[in-house]
Amino acid sequence: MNMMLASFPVYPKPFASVRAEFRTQQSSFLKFAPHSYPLASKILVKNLPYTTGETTLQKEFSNFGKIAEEHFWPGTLLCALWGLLLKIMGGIGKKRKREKQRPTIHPDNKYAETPPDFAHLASLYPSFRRYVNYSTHGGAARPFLDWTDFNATRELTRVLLLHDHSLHWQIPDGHLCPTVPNRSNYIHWLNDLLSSHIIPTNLISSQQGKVRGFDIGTGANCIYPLLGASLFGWTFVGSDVTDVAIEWATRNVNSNPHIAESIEIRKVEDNEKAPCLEGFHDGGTRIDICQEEAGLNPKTSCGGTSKEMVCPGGEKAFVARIIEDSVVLKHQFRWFTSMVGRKSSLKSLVSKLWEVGVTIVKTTEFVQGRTSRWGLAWSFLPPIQKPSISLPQKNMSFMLEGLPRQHGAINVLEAVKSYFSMHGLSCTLNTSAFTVDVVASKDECDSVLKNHSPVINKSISFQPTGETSNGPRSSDRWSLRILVFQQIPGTLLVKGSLQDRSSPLSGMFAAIFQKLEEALRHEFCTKSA
Ligand SMILES: C[S@@+](CC[C@H](N)C(=O)[O-])C[C@H]1O[C@@H](n2cnc3c(N)ncnc32)[C@H](O)[C@@H]1O
Repeated sequence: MNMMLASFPVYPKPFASVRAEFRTQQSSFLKFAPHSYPLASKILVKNLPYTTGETTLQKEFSNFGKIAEEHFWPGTLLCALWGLLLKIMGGIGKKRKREKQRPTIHPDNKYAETPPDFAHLASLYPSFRRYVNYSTHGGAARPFLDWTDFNATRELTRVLLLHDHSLHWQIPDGHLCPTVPNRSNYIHWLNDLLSSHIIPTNLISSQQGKVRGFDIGTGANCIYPLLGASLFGWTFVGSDVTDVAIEWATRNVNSNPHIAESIEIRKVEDNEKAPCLEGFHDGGTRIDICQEEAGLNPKTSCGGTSKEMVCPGGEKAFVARIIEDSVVLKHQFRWFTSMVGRKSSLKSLVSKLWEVGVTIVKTTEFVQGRTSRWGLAWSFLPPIQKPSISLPQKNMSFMLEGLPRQHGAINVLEAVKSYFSMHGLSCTLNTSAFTVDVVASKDECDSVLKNHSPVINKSISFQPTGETSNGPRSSDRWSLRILVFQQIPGTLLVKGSLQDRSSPLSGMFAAIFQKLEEALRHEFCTKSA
């Protein structure tokens, strides 16, 4: 293990801002999982449809996961009775459909088929017995836990780790208590990414077949190294900034001699003042974030100190810093991963990733109960050419709402044309088809992406249908069609379609389309507000 570490650079300073680091050696793999969650790569979902078939116990168990996740990442119309009823029924129908379609647990997860049997665990572990209650609802006595009791959830995690994984584990009062099924899901997802060989294993020099993970922000619970080492035999460095996390993580490692050699716990400096990236600041103060993301839900029972739960700048800033760090370490790791609590953050982060030059981005959704979280994985290494996996998104869209009536689709199309023309891109406006066709070279795309000020230059005059402005066309050009539709007065849909997804520049599409969205919102929505 020391030899492996020696092959790593000394971490540059920004790395201290990273919370959870993960590296494999078979390839290189990074994981940032401040608070992770079940998920399955989209590819795997395709191959292996997950089934749920929930029993009462499973429901309760998934509720446990939900409570845990909520703890970290936070989120009228008067109508006729008949309409309301239809709505409710529609909602139920949709929910059922959603429940059926959405994957809930990784198929390799120990609890995929059989949820924990509380009664059985209570019979085996007297310390757990006191937390198991029985409801006589519907005849048979059903065991259940009081999820609002921290001691009960902590004891459940303890006995599950012991019973199902032969792991001895403990955490101090009030510290974040992980749920075993959802942390296992994350670990299985990491394993899926590694086994998929999307990024070839020979691109990172390593000891053959060995996986080395860096868990940034391993916490007192040290859950990822413990599970990764025991389930897959991976080796880890688990880092943290607090003394208490280091002390308890070390204790948890040493309590498990069979894997203790595989895990090194390392204290790192807290680089709390690391600046948030421009455009990724949530605009909140530290206090806002405390309230937002660590605000304690009285229903929760999974503990968590402010050090464990709070990141200045919110999750977008946190993951954006990780992305910056990953640029520095791009050739040392096969994969970088992180958990994202909000879909809106995911969108910006994916754009950010393409901007910094990643070669692949994988996202996936983790569903537990009614809560969704997203897994984000990226790499800078060349992926094996599998177009169906690595091609970027072809279509993107957004709505412009609340526009004054005098601003119709043509005005927005003109603004689109002005925006791209301003950066030297070649644009063709077709007023009868309500489209602007845009063609760009790499330099022109870079010019769009580097422009921080979302201002549309009105001095560029409107050109009639079919007329093309600007620019030589090079062979590595990228082309995009923008369509604008009026939905209702004051609301326009702007849609972007990538014309050739195999172009080497097509990875920039998402980032450029997002820049356009910012510019149009700035031009039309702030003025109308
Ligand atoms: C939410 S806890 C996660 C614990 C565990 N990984 C889990 O999923 O349950 C986040 C941990 O990250 C640590 N942390 C915060 N900033 C860090 C940094 N810059 N580098 C390493 N660890 C950090 C905190 O002290 C805390 O223990």
